[in-house]
Amino acid sequence: MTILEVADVGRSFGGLRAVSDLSFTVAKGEIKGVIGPNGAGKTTLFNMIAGVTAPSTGSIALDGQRIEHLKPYQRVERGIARTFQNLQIFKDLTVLENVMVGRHARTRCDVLHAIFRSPAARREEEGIRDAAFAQLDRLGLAHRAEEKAGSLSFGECKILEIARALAAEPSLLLLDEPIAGVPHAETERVADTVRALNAEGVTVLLVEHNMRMVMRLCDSILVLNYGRKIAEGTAEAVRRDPAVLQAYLGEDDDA
Ligand SMILES: Nc1ncnc2c1ncn2[C@@H]1O[C@H](COP(=O)(O)OP(=O)(O)OP(=O)(O)O)[C@@H](O)[C@H]1O
Repeated sequence: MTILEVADVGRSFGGLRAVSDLSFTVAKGEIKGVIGPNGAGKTTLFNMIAGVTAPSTGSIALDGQRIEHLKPYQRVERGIARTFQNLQIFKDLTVLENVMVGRHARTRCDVLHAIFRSPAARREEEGIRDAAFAQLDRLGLAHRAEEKAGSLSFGECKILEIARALAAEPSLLLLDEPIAGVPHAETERVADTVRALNAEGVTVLLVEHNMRMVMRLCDSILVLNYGRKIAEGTAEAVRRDPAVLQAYLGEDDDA
């Protein structure tokens, strides 16, 4: 079953075609990776799925419903949550509060309720706290909940970002370079986190430069170059694809 369908999507910036005529699907329950050399269009694609960048052409559907016209928060409501390439952690807030920020995407009370601390708002706040704590527990960070996020290691910050995205209860989780910058000693922990979530039924679409990790983690891989799809398939198939080998000639693999 398809959860995400990207059909003939393109995006230009001035005269530059960052993504061209791109079509692919993400199946429910899979971990799909997007790779490609620098400037291949990976971030632009991610931003179009998350709603930060509008496609110039084509359509994007989640569970069969077109979403390319929706704002980012509306896509979160529909079930898409994301992490960012550069950490978006509030270091002076606690670990728990960082996750609560993500949970607010799913709440009902408006600002007036929150300001006047109405019973409904208080009940909701408790619900947010409990739900956020549950996500930390799920990812093995519950024991750090009350510490300042600034005290976490880099790998733990990456996991915290994933917890925050999960707080919105997504059906599709977009991970923008979840391993990038993580010290070697912590990469397995982050990868195990992604595997465990996927085993619980979360579909994952990730962009990642660490080729070895992509190959080990993903059920299928989409390869972009100059904004176009040059290959798609299992790690085994993609690894041997002549077009992929050609695209990566001279590229540094930081795996
Ligand atoms: N806002 C923008 N304005 C102009 N050009 C842009 C913009 N965003 C991306 N581009 C260009 O579009 C192309 C694709 O960029 P994109 O960032 O999507 O690639 P990428 O595969 O994510 O690269 P990297 O691996 O280096 O992050 C590049 O040539 C880039 O310079």
